[in-house]
Amino acid sequence: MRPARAFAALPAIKPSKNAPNRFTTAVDQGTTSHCKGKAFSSMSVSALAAVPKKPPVPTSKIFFILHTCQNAAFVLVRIHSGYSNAFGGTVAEVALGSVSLGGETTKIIIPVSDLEQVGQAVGAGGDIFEIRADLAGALTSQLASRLAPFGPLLLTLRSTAEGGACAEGEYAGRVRELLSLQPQAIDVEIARPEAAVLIEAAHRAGVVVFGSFHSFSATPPVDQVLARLIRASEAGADVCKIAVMPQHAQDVLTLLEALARARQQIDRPLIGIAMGKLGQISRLAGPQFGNCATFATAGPASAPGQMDAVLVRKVLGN
Ligand SMILES: O=C1C[C@@](O)(C(=O)O)C[C@@H](O)[C@@H]1O
Repeated sequence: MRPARAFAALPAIKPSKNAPNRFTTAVDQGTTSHCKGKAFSSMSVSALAAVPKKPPVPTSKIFFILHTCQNAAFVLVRIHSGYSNAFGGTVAEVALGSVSLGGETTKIIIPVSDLEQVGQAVGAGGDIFEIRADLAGALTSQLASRLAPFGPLLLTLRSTAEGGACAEGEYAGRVRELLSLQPQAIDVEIARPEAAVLIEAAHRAGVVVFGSFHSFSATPPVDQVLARLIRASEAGADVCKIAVMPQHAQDVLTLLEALARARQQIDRPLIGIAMGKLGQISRLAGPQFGNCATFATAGPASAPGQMDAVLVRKVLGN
């Protein structure tokens, strides 16, 4: 069993060691001036003066050549730095107590919805425990106090519209109640009209927000998956999450492609899941594809395709 962790009160968002795009900018600038230097040194005044019989090269032509050289080098370096940056956008790490999301390892989140599951979840060594409040109902606060000594808590209320058991009209009020349990993190469904006020309320309470989207019927096209993650980040979510249901292998690739592209555009930790057996590979994709965490089971699964937490940890090598 992994050692128990203290229950830290407030989460904090740590600035990244590497600021976004700084690498690209530095390389671009470096090469641009390198190109400029080379061009000027190969065009000395004496060299031009050594051919007096030819008509002098017009200044505008010289500038045109210099400009072309500079642009060509600039484009080459953009291509080169694109390779270097593949899957390598930088992320501002988010701390849930002592657990940091967005670094080099994918953290394991174990969903729990009844008291019997507590021992299993702790024994399996989850990094974070998710209490599915829509399934746990009145047991939620008891579960929170039992699990709190063993790791940070993510409280989630999944609405019926997104595959859970919480009635639409109760969603906002119950999310506010969950905040009073002082978890490290809370899930907010970004598609809900109350999302903005709930995110603000969570931040005021010092709680990290997982902004989420779920589709249990299909996988939207790449651009739409990407747009949803961007929308979560623009809405102020600290961690942006999407779970889709693949119908065939291409849908799993769609999810992974969107995730890899999101990694280039969003400077926050991401979670992308293709649910069901078909999508299981996405749950093991790890930080290389931008996944900061994966949901895995100790006892009953909270969504199709979740795998055993101990097995997942072995595969991820955490
Ligand atoms: O958002 C998610 C992801 C999830 O749906 C999954 O597919 O593992 C499981 C849910 O409990 C959790 O809230």
